Amino acid sequence: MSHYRALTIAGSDSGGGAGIQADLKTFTTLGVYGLSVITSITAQNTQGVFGIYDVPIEGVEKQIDVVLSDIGTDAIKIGMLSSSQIVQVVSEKLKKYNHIPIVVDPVMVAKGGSPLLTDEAKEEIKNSLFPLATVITPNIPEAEVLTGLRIQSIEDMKRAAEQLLLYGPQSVIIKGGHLENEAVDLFYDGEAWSLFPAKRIQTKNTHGTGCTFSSAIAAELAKGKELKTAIEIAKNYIQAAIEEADQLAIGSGHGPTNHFAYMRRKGLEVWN
Ligand SMILES: Nc1ncnc2c1ncn2[C@@H]1O[C@H](COP(=O)(O)OP(=O)(O)OP(=O)(O)O)[C@@H](O)[C@H]1O
Ligand SMILES: Cc1ncc(COP(=O)(O)O)c(N)n1
Repeated sequence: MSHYRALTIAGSDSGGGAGIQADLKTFTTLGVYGLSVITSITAQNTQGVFGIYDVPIEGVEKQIDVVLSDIGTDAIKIGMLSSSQIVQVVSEKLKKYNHIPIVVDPVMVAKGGSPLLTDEAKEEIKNSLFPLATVITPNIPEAEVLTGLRIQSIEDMKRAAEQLLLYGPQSVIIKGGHLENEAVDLFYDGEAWSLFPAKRIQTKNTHGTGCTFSSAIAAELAKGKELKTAIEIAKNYIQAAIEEADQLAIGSGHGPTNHFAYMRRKGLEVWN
């Protein structure tokens, strides 16, 4: 039997903390063979985003075609798609693959505040990409932009999730990393609500938390796990990675989370 595969369609973060690099690290740690389609190259470090260079549309299209026609994948994670043309081409290509689980992380801004997609692309994501998604994973500011609602409580998250579901995804998880107290995430599939609570960790090193969380869900779906089990594992993964983030001490700004943490908790020997 061949290995489980997961594909990330996202932007490159030269600093290695978010985007494609975070996704591939997560896939590897969770034992899944990682594939990548790069949509945009960011010149980025822990201090911020210093340049964004989109891959030409034909390049995005060609990467998807060659990877899926030869290797195939068991799950797809979608991250930064910076322009509406890129969103259009990715949605068009993926219509053929709607039997594969698709996790859509509607990445809009980097932690430091730099925009990672245009306003036009936000509409396109809602209209073309959400209807293909098994689950969408907005953070609170993203859910606010997508719904026009103000979100300050679990009740607000519930109302936003109901509205997001109307855009066509099979389910929604609103991430609570930006809430004041607990880092509680809310899942809704049109039938039942589930809360995924976690203790908030005080650290400045949270670069790439959303990318890591959504790719962990994709990795577990690739292995055939049920969606809520995949979310539970992803939540444990990101919690461990944030808890041990300060031990990495990479860069002088908002550093990355620590993927070695999950490996260590699984009994693997790692260097730090
Ligand atoms: N300080 C924290 N302590 C514990 N969990 C956190 C913290 N910050 C984020 N999380 C968790 O990490 C996951 C990602 O959430 P977050 O809201 O940070 O996503 P995001 O803003 O899209 O991330 P990013 O844009 O940095 O990639 C969620 O499960 C969230 O609850
Ligand atoms: C290429 C890329 N994709 C996604 C993010 C969001 O992650 P964060 O909000 O942690 O900066 C990023 N900064 N860069």
